[in-house]
Amino acid sequence: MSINATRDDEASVSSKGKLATLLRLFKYLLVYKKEIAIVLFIMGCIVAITLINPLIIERAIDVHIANKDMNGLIKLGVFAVIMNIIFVCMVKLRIYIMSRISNNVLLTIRQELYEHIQKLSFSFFDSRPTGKILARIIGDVNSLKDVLSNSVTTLIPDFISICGVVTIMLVKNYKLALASLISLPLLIIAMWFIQVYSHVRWQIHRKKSSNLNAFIHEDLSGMRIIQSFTAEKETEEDFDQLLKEHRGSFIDAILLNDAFGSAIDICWGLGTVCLYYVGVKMIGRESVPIGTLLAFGSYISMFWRPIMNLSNFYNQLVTNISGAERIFEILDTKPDISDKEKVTDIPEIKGDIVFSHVSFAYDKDTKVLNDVNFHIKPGETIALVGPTGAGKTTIVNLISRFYDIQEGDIIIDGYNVKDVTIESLRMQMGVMTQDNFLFSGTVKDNIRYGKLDATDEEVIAAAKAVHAHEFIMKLEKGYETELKERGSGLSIGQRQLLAFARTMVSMPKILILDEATSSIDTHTEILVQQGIEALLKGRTSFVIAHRLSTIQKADRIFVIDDGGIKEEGSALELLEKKGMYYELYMAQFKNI
Ligand SMILES: Nc1ncnc2c1ncn2[C@@H]1O[C@H](COP(=O)(O)OP(=O)(O)OP(=O)(O)O)[C@@H](O)[C@H]1O
Repeated sequence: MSINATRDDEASVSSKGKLATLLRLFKYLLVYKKEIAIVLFIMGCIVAITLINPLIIERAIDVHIANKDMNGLIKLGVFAVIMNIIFVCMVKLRIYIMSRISNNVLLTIRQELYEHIQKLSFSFFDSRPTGKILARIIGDVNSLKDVLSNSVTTLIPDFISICGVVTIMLVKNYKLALASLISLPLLIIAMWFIQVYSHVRWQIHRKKSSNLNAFIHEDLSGMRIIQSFTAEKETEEDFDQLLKEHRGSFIDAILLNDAFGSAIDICWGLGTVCLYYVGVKMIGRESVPIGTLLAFGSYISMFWRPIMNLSNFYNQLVTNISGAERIFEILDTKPDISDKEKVTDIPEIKGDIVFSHVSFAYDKDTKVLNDVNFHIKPGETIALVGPTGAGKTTIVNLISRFYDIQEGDIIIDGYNVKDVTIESLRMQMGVMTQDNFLFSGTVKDNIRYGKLDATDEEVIAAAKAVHAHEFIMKLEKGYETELKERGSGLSIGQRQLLAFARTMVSMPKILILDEATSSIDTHTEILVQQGIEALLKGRTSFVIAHRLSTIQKADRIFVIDDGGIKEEGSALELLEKKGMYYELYMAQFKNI
């Protein structure tokens, strides 16, 4: 998967065709067949009333006024008023039902998108900024709202309405009808040309919106860094640049949108001129009553108004179809890591782990691990040390199968990790990464995240085990204290202790601690070490630590460098060996 940076435009979505995208989108509406049938019935009534109105005027002029029949005129007036009251009620009801349907469809699409994104592999999230994913879930889905509701309220009724008007016009006077519709072919040609360019411009605009979104998301997340480095001016300049690109792409696209409206206005005007030109001539030569010509005046608007609606709808389609394409692109993205067919759950893990000739690269060209081999016995604590970027985190990520290896095998308790369900594997792993991400919610909710059905007692026991209980009890509402986003109201050490408790409550069979204790003060670190030691008993665990003081009790230390294990042994053995570990150790402790 290629990497897309915040300010770079995303690659164009390979479209299977606008029609295919549309059909796929409209499939979501099929769930609401009954409601749509009601809306169509209502629309039928609305169209019928609209078509009757000119006939009422024609009758009023040519029959009742011409014959001075006041009684008939009043009755016709009352009939017209009742019809139009029904009309207004029907319109309101239609809007209500349609907005319910379209909002429900948006909800379904958003849920599908969210559920699907949750299943995607790390490589998907590595490939694009979070803000761009957010843009698809929020902005692109929102953009479909009008398309969905108008597809029912505009497409079908306006099409029927046009057919109805054309039929009435042809039946009443085919010459006047043809004069009114003379400019239609011109419109069709103009629209086709405009949409080709318009679609491309709206695609570009969506990408620019996405860039802006990603930038704002990144900027807000990193606001503390921006302010502490007084980089506000630079980020403002970047923001202005992205805003300009966003505005420019919008203006480019909207200019063509306006061309749609202008094309219709011109054709409508042409049709009206032709109608009256031919009509006035015919009043003199042929017996065309004045009421009929006036009725045609109404019919011509009734013909061009739905055409206007349809072209607005078409315009909306062209504008928003790129949003639908972007949504379906994500829905069609297959997770790189997924269960093979007919895999079984891995039974309760004992913790025997084998790496056999494992090679791995994030992107094909650069191998991060090259022919790595090791065997870890159940209950062993392994420390991984080595220079930054050596591949320590990569090794532990592979154990949880966050990425698939290109060569070799990873075997846990005799099971190849590719031959068991991902869920059963990860459920038995406790991973504590460098990023102690906390969610909004109470302290208790955050700890319970490790085991969703944990009782209060289990939550407290886990917190006590990692010595988080003491500081939690000092918080305003103890375990019920609401945390701010990412736990920003807590110190870094406190956040780490909570993340520890969260990992502990899950009682993992394999524990992975990635730089887990690096931010805790020495006193807290001693407490945490004691807690961990108690909990690690009988569990296979991996500890990645730059501070070598934290891993002295590990059963074995692997020194990782240059894509492989360069040294292996207990702390004492490695010190005696006077190799890489000795050098790292001396570098850290010579200044103490
Ligand atoms: N998601 C990723 N996509 C592409 N390359 C990556 C990714 N994660 C890590 N790398 C690269 O893989 C190599 C190993 O990274 P890794 O995070 O495993 O190192 P590490 O030993 O844990 O480093 P540190 O001690 O600094 O955490 C590095 O060169 C890094 O740039």
